[in-house]
Amino acid sequence: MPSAKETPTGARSTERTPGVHLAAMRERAPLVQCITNFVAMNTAANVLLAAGASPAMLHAAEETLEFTPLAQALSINIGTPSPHWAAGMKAAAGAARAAGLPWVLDPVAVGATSYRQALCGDLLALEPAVIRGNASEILALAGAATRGKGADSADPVEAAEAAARALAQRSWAVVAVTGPVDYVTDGTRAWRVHNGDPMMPKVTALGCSLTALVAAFVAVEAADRAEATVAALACFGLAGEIAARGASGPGSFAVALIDALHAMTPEALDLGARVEPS
Ligand SMILES: Nc1ncnc2c1ncn2[C@@H]1O[C@H](COP(=O)(O)OP(=O)(O)OP(=O)(O)O)[C@@H](O)[C@H]1O
Ligand SMILES: Cc1ncsc1CCO
Ligand SMILES: [Mg+2]
Repeated sequence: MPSAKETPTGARSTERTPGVHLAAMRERAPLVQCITNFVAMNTAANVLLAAGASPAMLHAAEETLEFTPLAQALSINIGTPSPHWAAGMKAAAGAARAAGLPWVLDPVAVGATSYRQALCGDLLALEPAVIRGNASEILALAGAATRGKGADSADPVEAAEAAARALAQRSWAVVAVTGPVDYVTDGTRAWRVHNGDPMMPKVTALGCSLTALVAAFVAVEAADRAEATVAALACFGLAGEIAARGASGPGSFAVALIDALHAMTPEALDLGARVEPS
């Protein structure tokens, strides 16, 4: 990372910059299967296309065993769950695991209902490579107390850091907690990503779309998925900063964010990424 020349232990970093990860993702244009909610489906597909990946929104268990092994990564967001969709999520995660594909879990509002908790419990057993949620969601998924009730966070990111580390150690997944400053950990190492803009939580489904973008970045980075996750968060947050400069409100901001992702270059990302080891 450009602003992280030292590892948390002080050793010289051999990390690849966020721009290198973006270039690798663009080069491969990974096919990312997304099972996401009704709110996010269009935005998530456009975010992936703008960034340089190839989205496919498939959710039926009846076809996922055939399709998932053809993808390079899978993103599962439980935002608007129902039994048929839940069956598709479990079948797809199982197919990804069997095929050795990384998959990313977005546990939307997991603390809100026992149905969501049970679904996330089943999905966690299928070994996601990355878990991305807001602070309330990561707290709830880790079994800690949270003030969150719906899809929006009611807890600060810092309050979820210990839960994120514990969840990462328990699940072997990289855990990303997003908010004003994002926190990423693999249970041993950790980073803070300072990119982003306060307009981002004013547009629905941006977190859901970020989860799909994380899947695109980890699709092409088997060796260090935490580093790829950090790169995806920096890229998305920086695009938000650029978009905010010309936006007059959440509506024009949402459009400008897609444009900023499309225009993002590896060089601009390396200049603008604000990442620090924690
Ligand atoms: N106050 C803020 N300032 C700057 N960036 C923010 C802020 N809040 C969120 N973000 C950024 O917005 C993006 C989405 O994160 P957020 O935590 O809002 O997801 P979420 O709650 O899951 O969203 P949703 O469920 O609506 O999709 C991340 O890139 C994050 O860094
Ligand atoms: C608002 C909302 N409700 C269920 S999913 C979703 C999108 C943001 O998580
Ligand atoms: Mg969310």
